[in-house]
Amino acid sequence: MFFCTPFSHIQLVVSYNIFKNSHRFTKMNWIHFWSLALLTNHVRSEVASPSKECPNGGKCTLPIWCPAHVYVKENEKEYCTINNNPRGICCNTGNKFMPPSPSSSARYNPETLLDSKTISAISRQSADSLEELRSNEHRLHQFAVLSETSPDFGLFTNSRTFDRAELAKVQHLADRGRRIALATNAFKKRRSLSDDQFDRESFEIASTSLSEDCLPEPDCVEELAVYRTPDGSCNNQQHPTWGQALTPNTKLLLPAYEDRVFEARKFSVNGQLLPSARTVSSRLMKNKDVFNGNYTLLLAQFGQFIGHDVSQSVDHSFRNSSGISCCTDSGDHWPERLQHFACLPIDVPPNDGFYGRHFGRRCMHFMRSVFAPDHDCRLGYAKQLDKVTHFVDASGIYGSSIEQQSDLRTFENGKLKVFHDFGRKLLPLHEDSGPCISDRGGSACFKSGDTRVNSLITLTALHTVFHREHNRLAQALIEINPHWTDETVFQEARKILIAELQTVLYREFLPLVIGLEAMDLYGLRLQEGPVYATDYDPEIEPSVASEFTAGAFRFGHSLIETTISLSKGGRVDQVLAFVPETMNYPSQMRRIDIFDMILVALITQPVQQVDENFNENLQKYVFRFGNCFGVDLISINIQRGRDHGIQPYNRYRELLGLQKFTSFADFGPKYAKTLASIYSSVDDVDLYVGGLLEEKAPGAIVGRVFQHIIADQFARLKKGDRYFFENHPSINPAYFEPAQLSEIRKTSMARIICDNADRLALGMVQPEVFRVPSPWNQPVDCRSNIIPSIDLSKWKAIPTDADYDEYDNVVME
Ligand code: HEM
Ligand SMILES: [Ca+2]
Repeated sequence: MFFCTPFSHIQLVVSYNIFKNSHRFTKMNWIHFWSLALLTNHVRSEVASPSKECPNGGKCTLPIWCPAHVYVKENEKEYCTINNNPRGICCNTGNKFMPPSPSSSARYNPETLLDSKTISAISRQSADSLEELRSNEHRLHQFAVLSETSPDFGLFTNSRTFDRAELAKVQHLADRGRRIALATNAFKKRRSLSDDQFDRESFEIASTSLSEDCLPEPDCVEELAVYRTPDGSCNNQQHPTWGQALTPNTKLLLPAYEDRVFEARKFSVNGQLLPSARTVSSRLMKNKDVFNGNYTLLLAQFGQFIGHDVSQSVDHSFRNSSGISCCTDSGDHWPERLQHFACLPIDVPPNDGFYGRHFGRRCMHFMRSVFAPDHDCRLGYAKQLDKVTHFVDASGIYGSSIEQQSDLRTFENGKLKVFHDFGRKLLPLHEDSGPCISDRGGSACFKSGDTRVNSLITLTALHTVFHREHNRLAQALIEINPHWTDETVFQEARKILIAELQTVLYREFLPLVIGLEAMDLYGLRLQEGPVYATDYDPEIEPSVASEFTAGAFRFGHSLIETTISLSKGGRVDQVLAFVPETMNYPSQMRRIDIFDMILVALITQPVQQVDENFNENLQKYVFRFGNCFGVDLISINIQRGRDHGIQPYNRYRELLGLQKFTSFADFGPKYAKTLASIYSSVDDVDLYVGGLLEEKAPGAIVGRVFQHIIADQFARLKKGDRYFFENHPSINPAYFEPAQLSEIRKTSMARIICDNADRLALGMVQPEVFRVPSPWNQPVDCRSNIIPSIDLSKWKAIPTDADYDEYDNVVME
């Protein structure tokens, strides 16, 4: 027990937790734009003919796939119908989100102005600027190192790279991204480009010396492309870096960077400073637990697992991997000259009810995400690096590089390494305790495909489920095909596991989050039986958007209940305050019955509503571990949005073809007054904030704006993934046979949990595990066949080339 004096009520909170614990266009450029426009072709064919839909030409697309329309005057927009939904827009505008210029003579075309003199000048300037930043960083290394016992270090751990070689790779790419951003800035200044000119134009650098900083092209070897590559490269044959690990997040709208190039959003549309992210969080968000009685905590846990599969932003760090502190130890701002260039600390007002008044803090640590060079070799605004493969490919289990994958494999019988803990198979242990807090005996620190595996014990449990599922599949496959090599077993088991994950995501999880209407509007439903899908489109850019990962998909933080009741034989055995007491401290996984008990809690405890109410722990104690206070995750989310240059909420209403809000009252009477006292304009409200306050869309647990951003993302991740499990053999080299497809479609999260639990404290599950048990969803015995299993005998022997011809005869819908 520790004391957080002199603040007695805090002490109460702390001891309460312990008590509980002790019981137990470019840039989403025109290619992207047209690709998305093309994507809707098949949707369109189901509705009226194109000419009827868009009399003046153009394609009828969902508004989010036609970002340029936000620049078209309202009375000039043409709306059309998609899938019987009057939400479509006739799209005939293109480059860089912008409508075509009224006359070509008015066009400013600086591309031709990129002469060698300009190039060498901006190249030198950016190299010098980076050098200066580096030497400044070097100086800070003397004193601005994050203390390893601070909550801020816990936050840093979430994005940290532990492997030295990998760190060098990340830093190398981050440097390239930064140099291009600096060169862009230098160019914009040198040419005195207005913001509009900058936004409209495209500055090719492929044939210049600056191209050294462009994204390296992967080496795609067709023979090796039978299965997905570990890093997601070569998925798209024309654009082999699309979706690859260590490539940038895309943007749905031109970013709201203060300088249009890379500076975080800082000012209101009225020119004043935006309210501090902490002010927004503390004044608007409430510590209240409002439950959604229909869905289980697994919805949140699976959501986080998927979020991690597709995205991991990386905070800047020192070269040697230690963390950079953006506030002094006592919680003040550094004087400007001592602040790291990538620090974006959050102001804590003196009257802040928690951090301010009780702990005297005025500064909340926040480090910006590193940039990555873009796919197209051009000058342009900065995009943030995504460290993992963008595709939904179980990278959380297998890693996002060949090195990581090899490190996780046994190379025997296709299995992944495990840690045998007195007869129970857990995730393998990490070589050192780096990613974990390990100041107690019996501690454990696990290794998986994702470095965040230890961050939350329920997440560790879900990783363990899928990890065991891989080995279960591998075991079954080798029994059916004893002659298969380790490599074949590994790849086939991985392929099945990814298919299962995609099935659970698109069939069970997404409909509950975004509702069936959006599933249909975006063509997200899976096929049934032995039928192949037909919607792969190589022009679709799958990359994860900043708006998704630093905004909409963090809706999950509002779902979280931070205490879980562990029951045995129907009785509560222990109450686990899993946030923040088990963050980066997963040692309890070693308790014999805890894995099952966590799974039971996940499939029985309800989630909370997505709204302005957050569990208190998430706003005060994240990564606290032994400290009196932790991180406010909500402030961090808001600041992350500004860091990534995400536009304010209202711009996304516009993008989606919804009415823009004209006053705070449009958010509803409940929020209008508070919002007006925080923001100076309705056009300033951050995407994350507006999205949470929104009225829920019919059948969805999120509002319209989040619903569309999430639907768009999963549509692009499905239709832009050549290896998506249900793609036809003519598209997908790792296709399934029709009979295998039918089996895959029997997948359920319930069966996956049943098959991989220890079956010590879990013997029954309800068929729909994302919904709470009910008379219509009654728990059944895992041993019964009520919850179907996949018949792996359909995997006997690999199909040969001769079999291939047969697929042409398979009926395609
Ligand atoms: C108690 C549970 C959770 C905790 C403590 C937690 C904590 C965090 C933290 C510390 C970050 C990094 C924040 C930053 O530096 O910007 C983060 C990012 C994120 N979280 Fe959560 N999270 C939780 C649950 C969830 C859930 C349920 C979801 C979704 C359903 C989710 C989705 C995300 C996403 C998409 C990101 C961004 C990842 C990236 O691109 O780097 N999280 N979370
Ligand atoms: Ca992935």
